[in-house]
Amino acid sequence: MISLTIAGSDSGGGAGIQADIKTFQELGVFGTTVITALTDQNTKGVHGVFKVTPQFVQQQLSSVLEDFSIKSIKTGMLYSAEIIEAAAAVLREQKIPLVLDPVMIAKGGEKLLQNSAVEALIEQLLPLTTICTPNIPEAEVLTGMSIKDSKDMERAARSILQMGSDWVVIKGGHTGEKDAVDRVYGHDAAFTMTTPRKKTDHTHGTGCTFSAAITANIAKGYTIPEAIIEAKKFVHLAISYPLFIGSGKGPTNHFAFNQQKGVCEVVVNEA
Ligand SMILES: Nc1ncnc2c1ncn2[C@@H]1O[C@H](COP(=O)(O)OP(=O)(O)OP(=O)(O)O)[C@@H](O)[C@H]1O
Ligand SMILES: Cc1ncc(CO)c(N)n1
Repeated sequence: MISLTIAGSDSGGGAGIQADIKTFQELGVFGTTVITALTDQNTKGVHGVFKVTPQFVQQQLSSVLEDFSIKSIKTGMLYSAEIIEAAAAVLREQKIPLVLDPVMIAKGGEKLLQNSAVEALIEQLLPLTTICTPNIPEAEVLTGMSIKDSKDMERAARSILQMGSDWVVIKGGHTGEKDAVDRVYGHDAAFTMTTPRKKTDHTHGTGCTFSAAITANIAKGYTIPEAIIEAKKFVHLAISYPLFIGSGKGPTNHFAFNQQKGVCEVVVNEA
């Protein structure tokens, strides 16, 4: 099984390309990568961004796709409209399932997607997307809606389905709720996934890890709902057993899922 991530490098190893290939590896999937930007980053923040040219992003993508039988693709930090256009031009010619993690802002507040790139993301990538995984601020930017409660989350998800994604997961990492509740919507399905919210500062790269686990699970042949629920277990265990490295907001623990033999209770309810 081979998957591909199109994303930015996190020199600190907790998010971006590094989180993705660690997650793929832990789930038994061979990871290939198309790097869109290098970030000078650690647990204290993003200190610089060095972008790759759109043409070189396209070259990497073409090289990977012409040689490997890629079973699933995810996108993370895409940075600019030009990079999105270059990637979309190649992806449009494929029918490989695509997980779009609409990464916009790092936890420290630094921009990982230029404002001018949001329209390209919506127009060029969402119509090609199998599963879009926004957190609440990202869902607000994609839809122009303000999200305050679960009704707003459903409305925003339905709007993103209309933009062309087959499934939408609105992640609950940023709500004030007692539990970490993610809401999943397809055209004919809706369910919630709940785990207890952990009191921890070690949440750097949670979104990347979650979307990478979905991508790996799709490569392994899981159905879309199974791939999403199993990914929630992966990220919950990664948050539950922190590594305590770095002096800022530490990374999640990509070893935890296998160390705990995947044992994690996720409560799934119809929405
Ligand atoms: N403190 C927590 N305890 C348990 N689960 C959490 C916690 N924080 C986030 N999660 C879960 O982690 C996953 C990722 O959600 P989150 O909203 O944090 O993504 P994100 O903001 O895109 O992350 P990042 O941008 O840092 O990569 C979701 O399944 C969410 O419910
Ligand atoms: C490279 C990169 N991608 C995504 C994120 C979001 O967690 C980050 N901090 N850095």
